[in-house]
Amino acid sequence: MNVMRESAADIAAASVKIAARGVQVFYGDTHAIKDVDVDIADRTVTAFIGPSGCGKSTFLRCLNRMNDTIDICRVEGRITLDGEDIYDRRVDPVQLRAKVGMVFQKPNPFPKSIYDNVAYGPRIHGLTRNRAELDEVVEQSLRRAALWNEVKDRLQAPGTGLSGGQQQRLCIARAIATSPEVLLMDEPCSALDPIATAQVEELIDELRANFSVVIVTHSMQQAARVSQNTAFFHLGNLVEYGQTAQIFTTPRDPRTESYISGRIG
Ligand SMILES: Nc1ncnc2c1ncn2[C@@H]1O[C@H](COP(=O)(O)OP(=O)(O)OP(=O)(O)O)[C@@H](O)[C@H]1O
Repeated sequence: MNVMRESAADIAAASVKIAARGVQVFYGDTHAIKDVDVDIADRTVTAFIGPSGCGKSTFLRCLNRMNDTIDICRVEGRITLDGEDIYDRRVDPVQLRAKVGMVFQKPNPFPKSIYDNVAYGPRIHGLTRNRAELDEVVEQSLRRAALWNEVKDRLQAPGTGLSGGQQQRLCIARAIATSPEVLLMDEPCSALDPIATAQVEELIDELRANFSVVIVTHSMQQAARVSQNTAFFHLGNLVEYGQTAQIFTTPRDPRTESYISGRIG
C-alpha cells in the first residue's frame, strides 16, 4: 500500500484534476469499489486496467456521477474536480457531465443528423448565441475528433449511417462540443476494427493537449500505447497506480505482475 501511495504522490506532483479519497461503491450488497484513493492528473491520459468485474467501469462512472442513474448503486467517499466536491448537493449532475464528458463502449449516436448530434450539447446548455457560433462549434468539434474531412459534405445525413469507427469519432465530437475538461472513455475501441482503433488512439493522444482523459481498457497494449499513467484494479481494490512504463516494466505488486504477464484475468 505504501508503495502505491508513493507512486500516487509522484502523480500528484503534476497538476491534479480529479482527486478521489476513500471511495466505496455498493450495488445493493455487492461491494464493488473498496476504499479507493486516486489523483487523476490534468492533460494526461490515465488508463484503468484489471480483470473483468474488478470495478473499472464502476469507478469511472463515479467520476461524472453516472452511477446516480443506477437505483441500487450507492457511492461513498469524496471526489473533487479542481478541488470542488462533485457530490455536493448544489452540483447539478447534468452540468457536471458537460464538464466531465463520457464516451461509451458501443458508439451510440442519436438518431439525428451528424450536425445535430454534435450540436446537441451546446444547444441544451445554451453555449452559443446564434447559428454561426453553433456552426463553428460543430466544425471545430468534428475537426478535433478527426472526422471533419469525412463528413463536411454531408452534415445533414444521419449519424447512424456512418461506419462504426466514424460513429465513435462522432460520439467523441459530441462529447467535446461542450468543451469538457475531462473525457471519460469506457472501452471506446472495443467495437472497432484495428484501423478505426488506431485512429481513435491517435485522437486520444491529441486530445490530451486540452483534456484530462481517463480510459478503461481490456487491452494492455492499448493502455501502454495511449496512457501516461495506469491504475490496476483487482476485486474492487486499486492495487497499484503509477506511470504506465513503470507499471508494465517493473510492477511493484505481485497481483499486477500476474495480470500483466497473463496469469490472472
Ligand atoms: N448495474 C449493476 N448492478 C449490479 N451490480 C453491478 C452493476 N454494474 C456492475 N456491477 C457489479 O460490480 C462489480 C464491478 O463491475 P464493473 O462493471 O465495474 O467491472 P469492470 O472491471 O468494468 O468489468 P468489465 O471489464 O467486465 O467491464 C461486478 O461485481 C459487477 O457484477
